Amino acid sequence: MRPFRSAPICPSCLFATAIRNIPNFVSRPCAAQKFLSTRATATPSRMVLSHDVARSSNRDARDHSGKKRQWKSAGPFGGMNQTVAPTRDPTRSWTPRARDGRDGRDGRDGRGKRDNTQRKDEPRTKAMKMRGSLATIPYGHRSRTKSRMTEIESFDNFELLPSIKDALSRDVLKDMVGIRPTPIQRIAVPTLLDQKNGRRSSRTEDSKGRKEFLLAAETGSGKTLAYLLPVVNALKKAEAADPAIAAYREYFNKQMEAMKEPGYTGPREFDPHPTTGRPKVIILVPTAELVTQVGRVAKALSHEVKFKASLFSANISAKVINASMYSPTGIDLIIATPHLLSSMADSDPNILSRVSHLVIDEADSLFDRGFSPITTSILDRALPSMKQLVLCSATIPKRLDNYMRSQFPDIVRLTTPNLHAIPRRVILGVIDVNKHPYHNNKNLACLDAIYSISKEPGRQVDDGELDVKRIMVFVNEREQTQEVADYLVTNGVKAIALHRDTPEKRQSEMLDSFTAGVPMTASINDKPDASPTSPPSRRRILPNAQVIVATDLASRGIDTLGVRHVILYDVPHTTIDFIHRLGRAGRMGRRGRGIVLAGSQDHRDIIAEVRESMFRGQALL
Ligand SMILES: Nc1ncnc2c1ncn2[C@@H]1O[C@H](COP(=O)(O)OP(=O)(O)OP(=O)(O)O)[C@@H](O)[C@H]1O
Repeated sequence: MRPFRSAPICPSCLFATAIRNIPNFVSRPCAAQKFLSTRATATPSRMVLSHDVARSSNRDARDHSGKKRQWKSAGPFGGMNQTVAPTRDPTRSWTPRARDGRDGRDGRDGRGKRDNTQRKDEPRTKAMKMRGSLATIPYGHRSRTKSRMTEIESFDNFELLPSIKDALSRDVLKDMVGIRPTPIQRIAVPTLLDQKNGRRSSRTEDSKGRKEFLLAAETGSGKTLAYLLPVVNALKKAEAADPAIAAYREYFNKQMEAMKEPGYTGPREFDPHPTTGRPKVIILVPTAELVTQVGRVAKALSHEVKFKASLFSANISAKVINASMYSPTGIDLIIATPHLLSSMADSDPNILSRVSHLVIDEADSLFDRGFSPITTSILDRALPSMKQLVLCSATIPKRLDNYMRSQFPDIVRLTTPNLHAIPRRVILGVIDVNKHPYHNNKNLACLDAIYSISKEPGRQVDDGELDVKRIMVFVNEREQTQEVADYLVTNGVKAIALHRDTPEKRQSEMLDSFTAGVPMTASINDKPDASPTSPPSRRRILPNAQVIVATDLASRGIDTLGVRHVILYDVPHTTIDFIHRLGRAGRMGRRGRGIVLAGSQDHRDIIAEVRESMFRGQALL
């Protein structure tokens, strides 16, 4: 209210102030009030997490027990046509939406007493709220989700084709014993397959029979398989039922037989397959690294399940892309970056004419301002033939949530209990860069952190060998990546900057070692490779550490199973970045450690609150 005192007050404000104590009086803010109130509150970042991801916008939606949901109607006639008085149940301490925006708690118990646990929560979220970067998720929904998840114990409970189940254990999750579906897989796979124990909503299909789904779950929780398995299942089922493909198979077999005849003089080439240049499944991801990563999983499935998957990104030559798109043997599934696919669709609109399944992975990035026009243009062109649209992300910003509510009001929201929380087995430490011996030298603090990580006891290895620690360092600006990497290399650390200009070979070599879940060893005599731009190393050599310096976008979604340590060189701008950066460690229930370098300019209150939320295992706001 402070701005009102110092600013000029218009007559309407005075009027409102004088009579605001009259019960039920509602005044509309005048222009001056509106202006001052927008000035007084911090402008929220455009990357603000949604606090209501699990809530569907479908007005006919039903809750998990099948009852039609009650919707509160605002407006002058909102109270009409109600059969139950809209009074609060005094025995309930939880309300569907929080008045204070916190976890659905109204702050008082059934007898009207203030809840002490909530009072303890208050300071926890203050700085995060001031920044407007994180919000809460209804915890009531999470517990219901949990109970539904316990029904599914193994991949055998999914109504997947036997070949897909075989491929899972033989190729995709090989070398893993006793694998069980993860929470998001337990929720999403049956629902996308339209299984009986999947989540159903009364109005999930539109008039064209299209279904829309949102898969939202914490980082490293197996979202890729959660959408890939049902999509490939649908692809194979549709293929089996497609008369054009059956006719082609018959023609192909006949032609093969004819060509084996000794006196055959006819054509030696085959007619193109019905799917040539017209794939049925498209998976969009924001970066070339993710194309490779998701492509690896799809290819592993394709050997056993028999479908043709192709990868399109800037790292792959146009010749190879054209050859696989127009291969006479056809194409089933494409994993691509939006820019590349869009430019291909511009030159050949038929590419998007047969798409039945479109998956938009890292949906918050792909619907953010940079990508949004391209992503939506692909979406619009694929809509006529589309049967399933799947949006997938570990973080749902309010902007994406609002977009979904307006464009896909019937989207089925599949969320896990730990959405927007940092994996529980990740701990966060802080280094005060202001203090001795760093004196605000972040490079020195970062180097020191890497040295102390390298000294931590590692796995048992042979004589003459060292257990290698793979460390990710995150900076806020792209330009800093090379600068920090050069400093580390100069000081004897094997480091590489991950950005657009990094030589592709070096980048993929380093990424491969970070994404491998198996332990890495190095010889005691190993020396770090100097990057071409960096001066030669002149100090101690650190053979048992490998470092990638990256920004958030470069590392999004990368499955860095081998990483246990993440250094946040800069305090992330938003809690969304906190989630993605710390999410590179502690994947699939592994242990992980984050270290924040807190300088004089950084918001320590945010760091403290993130640590507190992590300690409590709660979602960030
Ligand atoms: N049921 C399972 N059991 C064990 N490991 C699994 C299972 N499902 C997937 N994985 C493995 O877990 C790792 C993480 O999976 P994935 O990359 O799909 O996570 P994600 O949820 O997409 O993460 P992010 O949000 O960071 O992109 C992968 O290496 C994958 O092979």
